[in-house]
Amino acid sequence: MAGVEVKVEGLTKSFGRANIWSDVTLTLPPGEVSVLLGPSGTGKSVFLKSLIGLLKPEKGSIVIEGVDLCRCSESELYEIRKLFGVLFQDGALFGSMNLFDNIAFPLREHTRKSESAIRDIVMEKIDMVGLVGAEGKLPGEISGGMRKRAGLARALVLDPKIILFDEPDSGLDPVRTAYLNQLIIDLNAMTDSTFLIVTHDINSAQTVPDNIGLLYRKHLAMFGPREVLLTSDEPVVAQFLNGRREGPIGMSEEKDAAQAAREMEEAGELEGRPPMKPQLVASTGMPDRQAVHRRRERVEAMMHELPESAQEAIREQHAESDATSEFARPARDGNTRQEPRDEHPTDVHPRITEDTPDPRGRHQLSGGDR
Ligand SMILES: Nc1ncnc2c1ncn2[C@@H]1O[C@H](COP(=O)(O)OP(=O)(O)OP(=O)(O)O)[C@@H](O)[C@H]1O
Repeated sequence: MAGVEVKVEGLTKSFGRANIWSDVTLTLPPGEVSVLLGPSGTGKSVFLKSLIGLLKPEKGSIVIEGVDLCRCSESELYEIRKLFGVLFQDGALFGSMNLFDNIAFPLREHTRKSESAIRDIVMEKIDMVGLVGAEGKLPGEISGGMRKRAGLARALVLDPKIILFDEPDSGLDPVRTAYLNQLIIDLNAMTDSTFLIVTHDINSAQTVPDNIGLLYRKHLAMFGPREVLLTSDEPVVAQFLNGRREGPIGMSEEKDAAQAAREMEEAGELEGRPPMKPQLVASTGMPDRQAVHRRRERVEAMMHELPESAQEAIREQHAESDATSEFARPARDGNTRQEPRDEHPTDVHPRITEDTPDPRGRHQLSGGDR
C-alpha cells in the first residue's frame, strides 16, 4: 500500500516573538521522495517536528488521512504518529543496547508481538539496511554510517507510511552519503512510503528526490517537482546549487537584501546553475519504484503550471526513460524495470560494492562502512 499524503496549508510557527516561518503550504505526494532545503536556522527541523506533532504551529493545518494535527485530540495525534518513522541526525540509538535491541525497541514498546515475531521483523529490517552480522554490536562500536543505517532500521520496524529523515548525510563522507542515498531510493522502492528528507547536501538534493522545497527568508520559497528548483535561475537557488559564498545566503543567517545585492554586484554575474544530474534509480533486484509512475502522471497533469525550463527538463527526462524502458529486461518477478541511466558517481550499489554478497545475494557486513 502506498504511503499517505501530507497536506500542509498556511502553516506559521513562532517561538514567543520570534517568527520561524509563515504561511507554509505544500503537499507531500503519497509514496514520493521529497527534500526540504534551506540555509541553517531557517526552521527545517522545526518543520519536521511540527509534522509529527511535537511542536504546535499557531496557524494553518497539517492534514493526514483526514485528521488535522494542529487541531486534533491527543488520542488522534497518538494514532497519526504511528504512521511515522523518523531517522534522527545521529540515529538516536540507546548507547547501552546492542543494535538488535535498539531496533526491537519500538516493537516491544508499542506492540504485543511475541519475541519470535519481533526477531523476524528486526532481522528483516536489518537485512533491508545492509547490517546483517552487526546486530550484536553496541552503537559505540560502529561507524556513523552504520549508526544511521541502524536508526533507519529502527524507523522502519512499525512499517511507517511516512518517513522523515533529519539530515541523514550529516557527518558522513561523500562515499558513505552516496551509499545512503542509494539505500534511501531502494527503501522507497521496497516500502512505497512517503519520504521527506531535510538535507544540506547539494548532491543528495540533486539526485535523490522527486520533489524539492526551499525554506528561505521565513517562507517556503518553492516546492514542486525536482526539475523546478534544479532549473531555476533564482539567485538563492544558484548560490545553493553552486555552493558559493556570494549571494543572498549569509554565513549564519540570511543576509539582508541590500548586502546581498552589493555582494552579487561585486562578484559579477553568478555562475550559471550546474547541469541537472539524473535522479537515482532503484538498484537491480529491487521492486519497481511505484512512485516513479505516479509522479509521471501527476507531473504531466500539472505541466502547464510549471516554468518553461522545468517543462523542458521533464520532457527530456521522460523521453530518456521511455527510450531506456524499451530495453528494460523482465525481472524475476515478471515486472520490467529500468537500468541505471549513467555512470554518475553517486549511482552506486551498496549491495554489490560495499558489502560482500552472500550466496543468497543478500547483504553481508564487510569493512566497507566501518
Ligand atoms: N524549542 C525551541 N524554542 C525556541 N526556539 C527554537 C526551538 N527550536 C528551534 N528554535 C529556533 O528555531 C530556529 C530554527 O531552528 P531549526 O533547528 O529548525 O533550523 P534548521 O533549519 O533545521 O537549521 P540547521 O540546518 O542548522 O539544522 C532557530 O533559530 C532555533 O534556535
